[in-house]
Amino acid sequence: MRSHPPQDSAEAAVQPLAGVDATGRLRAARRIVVKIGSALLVDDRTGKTHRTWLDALTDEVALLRRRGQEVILVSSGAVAVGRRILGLTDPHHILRLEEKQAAAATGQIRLAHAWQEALAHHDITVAQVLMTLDDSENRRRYLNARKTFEQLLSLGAVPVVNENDTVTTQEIRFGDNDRLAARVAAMVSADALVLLSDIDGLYTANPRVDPTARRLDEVRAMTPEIEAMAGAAGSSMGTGGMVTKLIAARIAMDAGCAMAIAPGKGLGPLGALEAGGPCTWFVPAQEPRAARKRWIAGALKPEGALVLDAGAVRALMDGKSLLPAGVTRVDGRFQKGAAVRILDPKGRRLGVGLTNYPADEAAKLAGHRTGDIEDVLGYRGPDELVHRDDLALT
Ligand SMILES: Nc1ncnc2c1ncn2[C@@H]1O[C@H](COP(=O)(O)OP(=O)(O)O)[C@@H](O)[C@H]1O
Ligand SMILES: N[C@@H](CCC(=O)OP(=O)(O)O)C(=O)O
Repeated sequence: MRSHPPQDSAEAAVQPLAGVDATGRLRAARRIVVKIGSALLVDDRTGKTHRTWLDALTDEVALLRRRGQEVILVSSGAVAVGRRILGLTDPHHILRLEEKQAAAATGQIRLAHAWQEALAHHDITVAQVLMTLDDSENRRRYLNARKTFEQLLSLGAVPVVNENDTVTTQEIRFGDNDRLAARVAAMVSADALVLLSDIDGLYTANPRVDPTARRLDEVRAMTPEIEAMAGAAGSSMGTGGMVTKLIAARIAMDAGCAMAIAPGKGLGPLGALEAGGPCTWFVPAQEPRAARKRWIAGALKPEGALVLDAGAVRALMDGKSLLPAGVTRVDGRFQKGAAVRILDPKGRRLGVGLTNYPADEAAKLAGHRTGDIEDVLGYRGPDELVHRDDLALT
């Protein structure tokens, strides 16, 4: 999947973030997810987006892109914009779920338009991605969403993500975009996630309640002591407070992604972060690629096996993807996206990989050249049976 040339060159230029100091982290990241809370983007009184702020942020996004960095935006604000338009204006009225969903449906279209307009000044194409919790938990949908993000980024677009509020129900909705942003960051193996907030980081206690609370510059492990510091949201528009930000931090760190909670209110918040402004960085022990391989090797139960010929074994050892031509046998019943054991010609285990094809199609493709895929299956699927990013060799 990581075949896009600009990305490969960016890849070569960056170093693992764990060893980089705080001021260098954003600059060193090749793929960055930035989450923008409603309170930053939407005026509490008018329900309109803050135009100057949005323009300043998109200037920064354009700068990151010029440097060869890839950016995904996770933008809240649909409910805050939409409730005004629908006349649900009483700030003390707590919206019922269906009112929120109606507000989101109305606001999302304006929100997407605001991003589109602001990024168009830099000739950047915007792509709207609306997701549910399901999409990040069901393996097949997860892999499909991951591929869509890869495709959008490789074509130079900036995905603008929000929860698909109109179809989610109370039980299954993320309900806060902190976690959604972390799931997206993990899904695309981002190196950095920035949560732009109304607060400049994690404090030892909620600073709005405890004036002696002190901000932490860096967190390297999510301990019970750290988790105990989190309190509820401080603003009327914010939904998550620090609790959801720490859940997000755990998801990001497990995926090898560094996460910052940084103040977003001023103009140019990403530049301020890069210049060493106040924030809290959550630093993972390993980089995204290693974290993903550990997840594939350890967390998933293989549902079948692919037996390779000697040439394919050599190709995998050289870090290449597994093409159908190198497969001599397919065992088991599995779906697209399943984990399968990768075996050498003598049946010895080489590792585990996520397959791009279900068992019946993989069996039909075994031994065929990539150019034959369309003739064999009747549609044009991926060239690789297992992509190298989805292979964990032992
Ligand atoms: N330990 C803590 N450190 C910092 N802020 C905290 C803490 N506990 C609770 N909070 C509250 O969380 C708020 C940030 O959450 P929220 O308003 O949901 O943010 P946003 O809308 O910017 O995503 C802060 O303004 C603060 O009132
Ligand atoms: N999906 C919702 C956002 C929910 C949310 O997380 O809001 P916030 O705490 O302001 O980031 C919306 O667009 O209104």
